[in-house]
Amino acid sequence: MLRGPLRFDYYFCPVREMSNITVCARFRPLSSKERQDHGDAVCIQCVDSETFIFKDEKTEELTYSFDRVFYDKSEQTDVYRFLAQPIVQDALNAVNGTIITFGQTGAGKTYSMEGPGILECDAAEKGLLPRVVEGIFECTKLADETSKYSIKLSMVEIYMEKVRDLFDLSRDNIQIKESKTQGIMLNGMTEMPVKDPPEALLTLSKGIGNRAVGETQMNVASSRSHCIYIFTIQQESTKDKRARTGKLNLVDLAGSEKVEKTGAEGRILEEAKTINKSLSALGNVINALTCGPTGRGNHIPYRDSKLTRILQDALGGNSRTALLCCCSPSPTNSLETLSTLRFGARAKHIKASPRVAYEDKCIRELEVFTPVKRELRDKLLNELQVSLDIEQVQILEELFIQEGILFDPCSIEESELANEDVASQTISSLQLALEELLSTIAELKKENEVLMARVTAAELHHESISNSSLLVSISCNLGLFRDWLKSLFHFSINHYN
Ligand SMILES: Nc1ncnc2c1ncn2[C@@H]1O[C@H](COP(=O)(O)OP(=O)(O)OP(=O)(O)O)[C@@H](O)[C@H]1O
Repeated sequence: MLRGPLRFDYYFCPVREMSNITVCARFRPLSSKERQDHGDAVCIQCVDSETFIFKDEKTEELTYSFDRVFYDKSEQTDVYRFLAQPIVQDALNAVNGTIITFGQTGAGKTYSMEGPGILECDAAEKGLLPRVVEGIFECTKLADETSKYSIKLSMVEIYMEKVRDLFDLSRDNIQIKESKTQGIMLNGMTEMPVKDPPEALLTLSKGIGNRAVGETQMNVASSRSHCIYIFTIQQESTKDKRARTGKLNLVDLAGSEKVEKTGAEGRILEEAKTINKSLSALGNVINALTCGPTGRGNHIPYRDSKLTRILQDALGGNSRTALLCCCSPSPTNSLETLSTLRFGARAKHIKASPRVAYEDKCIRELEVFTPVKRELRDKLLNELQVSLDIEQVQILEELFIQEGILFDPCSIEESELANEDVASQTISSLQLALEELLSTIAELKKENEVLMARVTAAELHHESISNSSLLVSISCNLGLFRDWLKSLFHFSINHYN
């Protein structure tokens, strides 16, 4: 018997009007080091629960407003109720959700996400993760009798641009796939079924124990990876046998850091560079989503890093998303705080319109498998089955697919996606090249103006002329390059979409 590809049909149904993602800021209490440096001084002044004023030595007063601001006395439960609880409730109704903590190293991301420890800690200090676990199981208890829930947990980290399964360290390079129906998926990651909160927390604590953590000057237990906790919540209706699945991702990002300030060197320095690179890719995606032209022509560089690729659904629309910008209130870290606040303010403009995915379970073959090829494949394999046992036939089938003798319907999608990856990365590098050329031309223009002003001296006159002609030639080439780039860009976008 051949493998019949299991296929789910999905019906997407929009659940709400386009809304912006929820963005909150959180200021942790001053650390003892910050008190040593600047006493009780802080660079923020509370206006109300949504607005505050930022002020440091170098900048004018800046007023920031977010959906909610949590100051140093805020409780963990306040953060959960405002930021996470509505997303948990939606996830139980099959609406995907993502909660992200973002900010400088040592700003309180892991504290907000986990609390001081997920297994044992003061009830008031419990972080989002244990509260989300409790919230999910509470909601399943309250659901009506016709709904049956099953919960699975996964945990991965992105360490040095590789996705590692924190429940199975042998899977240290998980591939990211995109399915037209299910969106972004992590291929072969472990999914642990859990039946109650104690079991879920124990499972999560094992994964947390496997995370890459190191000591920096800013934080004794600094996360050196981006960590993603994934809750897959499947709801089956006993009435009409329909199944719906909601995915809830909790993302504890590694902290951005200025390497000269954190004293990073060796491995810690390499980690910091990779972390900063992926965070700047995240910034570029948010810029493209919020500043670029709308419509198909706008290239969003999701494929420039593993982080942005995994967060593609969360940022690109099909998820209810909340971002917690964690900050230090101290003047010691005012530059980093300002950059976190700017990031949050930009992310606030991202629009989201999550959908519910209904699955009608049915098994059928994919249309892409043409009838002639299917017939040929069936004939060959049926003949083999007469003389071989079923396992050997399956092995042969795998081998034929690998050798390109048989035709794997899934591989079409895979190769299309690989092409899209290349196209997307090419567009990103061309855009970068164009920006660099534009900045070179601006510099040359400036230089030329200076030379023109000093044109009275004969030798300078000569220098200016040669610079002018260089400029003319670069401008000319740039014009051609731009036209070529434009057509390539439009070709890629059309092909890619
Ligand atoms: N709201 C808070 N209340 C009390 N202590 C806090 C709070 N936020 C953070 N802290 C403390 O500050 C320190 C650094 O916090 P945390 O480890 O959460 O930072 P981080 O942003 O996750 O850093 P990294 O990116 O380096 O992992 C910890 O000792 C933590 O307990």
